[in-house]
Amino acid sequence: MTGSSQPPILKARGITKSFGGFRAVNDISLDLAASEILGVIGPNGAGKSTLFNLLAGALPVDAGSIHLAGKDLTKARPEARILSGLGRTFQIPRPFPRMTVLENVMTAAQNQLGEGLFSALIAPRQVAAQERTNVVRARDILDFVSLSHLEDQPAAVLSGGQRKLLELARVLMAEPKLILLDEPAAGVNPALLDLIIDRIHAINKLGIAILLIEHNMEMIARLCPRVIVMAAGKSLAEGAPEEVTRRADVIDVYLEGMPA
Ligand SMILES: Nc1ncnc2c1ncn2[C@@H]1O[C@H](COP(=O)(O)OP(=O)(O)OP(=O)(O)O)[C@@H](O)[C@H]1O
Repeated sequence: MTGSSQPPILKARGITKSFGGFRAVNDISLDLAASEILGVIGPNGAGKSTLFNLLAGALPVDAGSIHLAGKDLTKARPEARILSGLGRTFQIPRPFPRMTVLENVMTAAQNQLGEGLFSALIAPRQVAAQERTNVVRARDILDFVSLSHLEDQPAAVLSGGQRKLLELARVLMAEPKLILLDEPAAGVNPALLDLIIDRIHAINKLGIAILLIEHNMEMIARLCPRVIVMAAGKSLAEGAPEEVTRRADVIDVYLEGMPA
């Protein structure tokens, strides 16, 4: 079930992955509507990042299926998933440091006619026109994430929070239907946290679904009407953050990871 009456944009069933004999993700199923932001929480080592790697195609699943907007992506390569509308960000963003902020966003455009020698020779005018369209779009997106003033700066000068915003901009350039956000609050100073939360809300309001891994419970509470709690690869609980975090079994799995 999604948390909305809409049909799911993401439908994952029975996702399972082992490393050697260790089952890191064990029979996880998710339904996510386009209007939703779903949080994925759980202690360190619960399998959250592995789940993202499976959804994004960085790792193959051992079992289960993944559909995005009705299309079976279970065996699709990561690039094909991006083209189908599945975007992702990483815990530690790695922009091209010497390229400008604007160039970094431009590299994420999906319709890059000009990259092949063939199209550059055959259709130089179309390539130039597309380049101009991409620049306009990239600038609009930089404005949306409040980075316009830095468009000519090399990405190396950006702070941790600004790098997260740049990553969001790069993902948006690829026109996603769903974004997997891996710890957008990590390494971000409090001054930028509000802006990042606000922009994630705004992205979701555009009709883009969001799956959010986050340890920062303030961010979870402000963004996610619904969360799933993962523990030891399994889904332990699902519901409103303030409800699931009161459950004794959920408190236990968090405490197990704490020093005595
Ligand atoms: N490539 C791999 N090979 C072997 N074991 C792995 C591999 N990737 C992850 N694991 C193991 O799978 C388990 C789940 O790891 P994962 O990174 O998915 O957890 P997580 O919930 O994202 O944790 P964190 O909150 O610390 O990022 C861990 O025990 C980890 O050591």
